[in-house]
Amino acid sequence: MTEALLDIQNVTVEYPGHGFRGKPFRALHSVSVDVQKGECVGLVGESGSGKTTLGRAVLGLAPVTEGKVLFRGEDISHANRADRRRLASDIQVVFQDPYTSLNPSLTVEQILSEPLDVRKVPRAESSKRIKDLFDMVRLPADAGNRLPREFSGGQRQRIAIARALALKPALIVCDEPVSALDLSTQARVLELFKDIQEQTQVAYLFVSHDLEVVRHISHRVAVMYRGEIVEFGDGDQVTSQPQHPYTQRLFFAAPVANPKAQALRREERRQLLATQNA
Ligand SMILES: Nc1ncnc2c1ncn2[C@@H]1O[C@H](COP(=O)(O)OP(=O)(O)OP(=O)(O)O)[C@@H](O)[C@H]1O
Repeated sequence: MTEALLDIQNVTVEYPGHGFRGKPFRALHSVSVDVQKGECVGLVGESGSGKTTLGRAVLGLAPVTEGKVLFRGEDISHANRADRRRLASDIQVVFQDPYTSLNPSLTVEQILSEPLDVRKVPRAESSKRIKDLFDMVRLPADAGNRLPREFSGGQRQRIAIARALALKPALIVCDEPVSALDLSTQARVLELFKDIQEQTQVAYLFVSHDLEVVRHISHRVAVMYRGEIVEFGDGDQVTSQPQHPYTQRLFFAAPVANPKAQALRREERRQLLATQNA
C-alpha cells in the first residue's frame, strides 16, 4: 500500500488543567485516521466530540500527549516553529467564519499575495497565481482591489479558500467551512470544494456536524463520539448503513426539536444539491 498523505496514529490530546479538579481534560483518546492524496475524509459527530481538536492537532494547535501525526511519513505532532513554517506550504486551513478569518484592512489582492510574498515568490509569478486563484474560486476579476467587507459571506469564504490554495497545499483542514452560510450558498461552496479537488488533487480533512454536508463531499467518513472514532469507512456505507449504535442514533434518530422543520431543511438541501449536480 502507498504511504498515506496524512496518518494520524493513536493520537491523544489533553488540555492541561481543564479536567476534573484541575486535572488534564482528555479531548481525544487514541484516535487513528488516515487521509490519502486527493481524498476527502469527513469528520462528523455532535458538539464537543473532538472534531475541531483533531483538526487542530494536525495544525499543531492542540497538545498531543500520545501517538503520532504523520504527514508524508514525517511525525509533525511536535513540530517546532520552523517546521510549521515549512509545513504551511503543504497544510492549510479554512475556518468556519468567513467574517473574522480575513484581515479587514487588506484588499483581496493583498490577502492573497501575503503568503506568496512571505515565500518571496517573484512579483510576475505571484500576479499570475492570484489571477488563477480568482478563476479557480470564481471571484469577479475586479475583486482584487476591494476589501472583505464588500463581499457576501459566500464570497468571503471563496476568498478564504483562495488564500488557502495560494501555496498549492497537499492538504486543507476544513473546519465547518460552510456552517455559517445559508443553504443555497452552502451548496455552491461545497461544489466549489469538489471542483477544486478534482482540478488540483488537494486532500481535505473536512469537519462538519452536518451529516448531509459530510455525505455530499466525503470519500470516507469518520464518526467521532466523546473523543474517540467509533466508525470509519466508505462514505456511502457509513452514512447509509452505519454499524455503530451511536452512528445509527446520530444519523437516523428522530430529531428532538422540530422534526417537521428538520425534515424540510433536509429535503430543501437535497434538492439544492441535486440542482447543483444537474
Ligand atoms: N482549548 C481548549 N481547552 C480546554 N478544553 C477544550 C479546548 N478546546 C476544546 N476543548 C474541549 O474539548 C472537547 C472537544 O472540543 P471540540 O471543539 O474539539 O469538539 P467539536 O466536536 O469540534 O465540537 P463543536 O462542533 O461544538 O465545535 C470539548 O469538551 C471542549 O470543551
